[in-house]
Amino acid sequence: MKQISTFGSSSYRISDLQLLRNADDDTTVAAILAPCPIMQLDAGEAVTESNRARLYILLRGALSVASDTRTGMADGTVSKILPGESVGEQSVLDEATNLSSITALEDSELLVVEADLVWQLIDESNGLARNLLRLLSFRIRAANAQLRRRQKLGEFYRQLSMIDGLTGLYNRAWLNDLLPTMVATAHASAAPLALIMIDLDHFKQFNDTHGHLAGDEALRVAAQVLSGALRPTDFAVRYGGEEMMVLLPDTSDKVAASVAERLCERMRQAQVFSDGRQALPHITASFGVAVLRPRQSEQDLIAAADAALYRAKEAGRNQVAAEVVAAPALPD
Ligand SMILES: Nc1nc2c(ncn2[C@@H]2O[C@H](COP(=O)(O)OP(=O)(O)OP(=O)(O)O)[C@@H](O)[C@H]2O)c(=O)[nH]1
Repeated sequence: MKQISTFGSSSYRISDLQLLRNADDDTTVAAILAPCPIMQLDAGEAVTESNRARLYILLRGALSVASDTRTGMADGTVSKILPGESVGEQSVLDEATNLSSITALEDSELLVVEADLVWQLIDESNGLARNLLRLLSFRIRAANAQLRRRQKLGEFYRQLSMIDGLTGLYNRAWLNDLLPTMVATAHASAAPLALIMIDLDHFKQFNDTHGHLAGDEALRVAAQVLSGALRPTDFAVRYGGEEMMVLLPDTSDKVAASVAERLCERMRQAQVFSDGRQALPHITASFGVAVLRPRQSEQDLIAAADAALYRAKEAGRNQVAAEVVAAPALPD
């Protein structure tokens, strides 16, 4: 980067500089800018001392500005600066280090204005102050829009990470995230929360007989049975392997048991490969139903549904069992 002239001795005009367009008093502004150096940069060359709080106004060529490279927070955002546009206003106003790296994209000429001269220009020219405010407001809006886009993208990936890839049901991460809140809400509102634990029957044998891919298809079919039979306020989760779970907010034990019976019946009727390929034997599942009791934690609720599921398996599978609630002790 080498100095080739000053603004005063060059053929550039105030009207070439975006920030100074419509400056009220061109002669005063021109006098302040006159000694400012014009530097030449070859394509690919970086601005030296670009960390200093200075204003750089591009007169010819093109620059790339990579943000936040000095903090290690660079997120890959690179802006292209065209003739008339400037870089470094914010560091001048903050009296802070410029955090961006500035590089010439092609052979370029650059007007360098030191911070004290920028302040002098602001004092002398309302037009410049207005332009500066407009520019900063534009940059804030652009930064906010980018932030919103990133937040949306982040939320999208967060949601995606909570879905089981095979079945499309919510996964364990979702459960760990949401069940404590659902339990706390149910306790706070004294509304019942029911949980049905579901486990496919003899699934190892199904896999061994028909192959793992058929097993995967059976899991998908089972998941469709669950999600197709629930209210929009209910949630179906793949708890792990061939174990699934349904959460029913605002649902009593009686209603939860009848939902489980309905799911059990539909599971019996579901066909694996109903699309013309050879249909496989029907799958069945066992169901354990539990309802959140006062002062129970989410682990207690899962354990209660698990115990009921175990009893359904013990009783011969392909059926529903509800938790056994101890009767309150009779007074002496
Ligand atoms: N195809 C497939 N199989 C799975 C998947 N996850 C778990 N399994 C299989 O599910 C089977 C579960 O077997 P077990 O826990 O012995 O239970 P089961 O054979 O269903 O017997 P019961 O539950 O007692 O009726 C294992 O063979 C696992 O390999 C999966 O994502 N795809």
